[in-house]
Amino acid sequence: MVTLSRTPSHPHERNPGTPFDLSAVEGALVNRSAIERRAATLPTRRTVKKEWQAAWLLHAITTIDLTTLSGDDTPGTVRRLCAKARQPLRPELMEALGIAGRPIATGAVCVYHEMVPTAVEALKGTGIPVAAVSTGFPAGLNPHALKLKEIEASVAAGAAEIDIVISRHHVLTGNWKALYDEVRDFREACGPAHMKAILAVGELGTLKNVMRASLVCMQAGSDFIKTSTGKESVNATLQNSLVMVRAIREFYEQTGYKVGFKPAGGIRTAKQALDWLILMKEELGEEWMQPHLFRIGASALLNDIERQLEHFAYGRYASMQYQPLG
Ligand SMILES: O=C[C@H](O)COP(=O)(O)O
Repeated sequence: MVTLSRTPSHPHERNPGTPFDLSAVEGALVNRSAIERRAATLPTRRTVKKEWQAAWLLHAITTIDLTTLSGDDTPGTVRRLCAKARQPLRPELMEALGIAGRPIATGAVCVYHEMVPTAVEALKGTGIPVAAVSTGFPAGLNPHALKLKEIEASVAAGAAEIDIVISRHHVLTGNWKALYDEVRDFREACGPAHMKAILAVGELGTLKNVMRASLVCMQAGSDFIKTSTGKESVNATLQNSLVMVRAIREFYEQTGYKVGFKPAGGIRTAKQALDWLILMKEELGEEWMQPHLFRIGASALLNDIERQLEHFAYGRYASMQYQPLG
């Protein structure tokens, strides 16, 4: 597992007086049909089979922000999730895969603020960070001052990563400066915690808006940009992800700073996890496949990865009694 450490190299921290570069945002363009074509062919760019597939799936586990964001979450369900994060695969399966004793854990556990202390306690000593969704997740329509307090409370409770949601209306009205100011305030409130900015791409209207919002959030100091809350009707797709990783590449070329990427929402199958790993490898290179720069936000993905690894190890799927519920 990787504990993200903040470096002071983000342009926003090196030069706190750096003005907001509106022209870089407004000048950003998206060629929609080229994005559609590329996204459609990405899954076929590489064949990841057998041992390679098993190795990629084991790697995918280390990038999962294992998530529960339900109204009926209880300390009990959060503790069970944390146990799964600490030991994502059954010992017999690890043995059958020839990796008995190898440390493997998910990238983080992601919960609502209320569940942060439970998760922090359950993960004590493991190095697995707790991520808290914040700022009026999922709609992001709470008063600004309350959002800042919510971030501060989660950091004080031990969350090392904060997943903020942006105000979609700033994007839909083209008020880029307001978005920049909002995200900068969030970044400041996060203090030592890593900040992931959730764009809720399914509510931004156009891919051009997705590109522009990505650039604004990165200028304002986001450590990661994340597609979705998982609650919108359209969540992570290869198309909107491609636009975001290209924004990350552009920002890196301009500033030398590496911002991470987190697709989230609706990623439930091992095959999808492989598609997103291929996207990262093809567009940004191997370093961006690592958990310090890549996370998959998912509540159910781990179940299918385990299932596929069982098939690899035993040549058949495990009987239902061994399948995790839910
Ligand atoms: O941030 C993570 C998402 O809320 C998870 O969405 P999901 O339940 O569709 O996997």
